[in-house]
Amino acid sequence: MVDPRCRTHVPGVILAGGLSRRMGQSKAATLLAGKPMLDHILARLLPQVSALAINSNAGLTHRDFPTIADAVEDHPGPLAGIARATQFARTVPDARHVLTVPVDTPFLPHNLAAALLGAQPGNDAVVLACSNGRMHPVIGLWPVMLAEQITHWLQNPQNRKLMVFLQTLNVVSVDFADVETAIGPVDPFFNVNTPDDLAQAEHYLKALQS
Ligand SMILES: Nc1nc2c(ncn2[C@@H]2O[C@H](COP(=O)(O)OP(=O)(O)OP(=O)(O)O)[C@@H](O)[C@H]2O)c(=O)[nH]1
Repeated sequence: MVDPRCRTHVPGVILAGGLSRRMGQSKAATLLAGKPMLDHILARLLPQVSALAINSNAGLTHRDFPTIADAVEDHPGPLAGIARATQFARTVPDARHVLTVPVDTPFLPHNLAAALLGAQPGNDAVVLACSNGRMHPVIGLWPVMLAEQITHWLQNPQNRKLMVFLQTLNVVSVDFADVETAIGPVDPFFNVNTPDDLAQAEHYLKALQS
């Protein structure tokens, strides 16, 4: 049985390195129930990880956590953030994997890290979260030993699609159930990309709290 609020030995990185074009403003700074979305993710993730960093390319800084920018300059996509996450994890003693989560999924499970680790990944396996039959390629455990491989892969501008890279790896997935709320089930990886999604998330948050 997994402790629902379990701190693990895995470091985590919040991926906030995208352009937030559909939101029209930084998703990290976008207010959800009066609080920046970054704070919602921090509140969910921090109790689960051994160390934490924020991947951002917008000059974001944080009082308590290091911020790390992509090594590649032209916003090649989330794989660049995952590359930085594996590099960050190499600075954490004994880390074999790093957990990545996007800044726009405010209902992340409290047992995300523990449940992914429950798949007992070897040093070479990627463990991705799955809900409602959909795999979430930016929510998962990445082996630290992939750092060089990802960096090398990104050097070729044709090679930037995360899904294509994943096809070259040993990938395991872990299913997560919907969260039951007063208004019905909510996907724990509900993604806030647009102002409409934000309104929906406000609605879900109220239902979760009621
Ligand atoms: N480091 C890094 N992360 C990225 C990049 N593009 C997207 N991401 C991250 O990947 C996750 C999924 O990104 P999307 O929602 O597809 O893209 P986005 O830039 O956030 O939003 P849109 O511009 O509206 O597509 C988010 O956590 C983003 O911050 C990038 O070029 N570099």
